Amino acid sequence: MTISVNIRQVVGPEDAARRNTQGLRDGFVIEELFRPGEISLTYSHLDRMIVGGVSPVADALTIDRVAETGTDHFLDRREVALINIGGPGTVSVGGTDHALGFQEALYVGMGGGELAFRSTDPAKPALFYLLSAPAHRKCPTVLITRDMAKKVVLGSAEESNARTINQYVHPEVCESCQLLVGLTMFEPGSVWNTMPAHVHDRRMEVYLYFGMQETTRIFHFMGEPGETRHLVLKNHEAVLSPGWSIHSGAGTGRYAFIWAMAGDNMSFTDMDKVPMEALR
Ligand SMILES: O=C[C@H](O)[C@@H](O)CC(=O)C(=O)O
Ligand SMILES: [Zn+2]
Repeated sequence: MTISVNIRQVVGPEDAARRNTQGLRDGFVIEELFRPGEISLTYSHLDRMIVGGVSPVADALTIDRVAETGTDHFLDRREVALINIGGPGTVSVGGTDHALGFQEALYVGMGGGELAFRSTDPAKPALFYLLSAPAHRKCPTVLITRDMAKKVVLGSAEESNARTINQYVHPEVCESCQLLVGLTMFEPGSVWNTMPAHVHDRRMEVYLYFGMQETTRIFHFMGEPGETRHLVLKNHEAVLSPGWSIHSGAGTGRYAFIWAMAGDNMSFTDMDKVPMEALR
């Protein structure tokens, strides 16, 4: 089977606070996103975001119909963003090819048709990270290069969080219905993301950690600000963040991450900052 779909029901804050490590992982962590020759989708009931990994090797992989959406074609009522974090590859949208290099993204609007994924060189497979949310109108398909992403420089070396947020799917770069997607990169030695922490109840968020050594670990913090928990994540693991949860992490070594949101608005700066004194 080349395509698998996992359903994730919603976990509320009281339930999350009582879960042990495995229970928290079952609710929020997405493991083994990139299996060679396979498409792995997680359908989260948080804003119905679908989070996926597509790893073509010698043969093309296609997404046309996903039974769980209940539509004839995957993109009939959905939009999708794809970021390649592997070797060079091609995404064909309704028969039109788009070449995607490392850290290049493709936004595909509602009604885009069948998606076909290929690796240019099976010895250096492409790794397509996929995010899809329900859409209400058709926006144009856009290839987003690293240069096109809007850059926001944040943090400082003193606070170990000097980083650049690259906004790929953002109203100033590319139209979309719900999706906001970007990639955060760090200055050497800076390991903290998203601290001071924030919440945004009107948008869910999902992080994919990547660019890590085999033994590097992220200590990712989640939970209500007064009831935090941590998850230990390795390279290529993703974590779902409900609107009530903080989403912040520190790495034991170099890493980058892709964040993506869906929900009521697309205002990146609309977040409720959590005062340090409120964290427990
Ligand atoms: O709502 C916004 C998201 O949590 C991320 O963009 C935060 C982030 O990339 C960072 O601070 O490093
Ligand atoms: Zn956030």
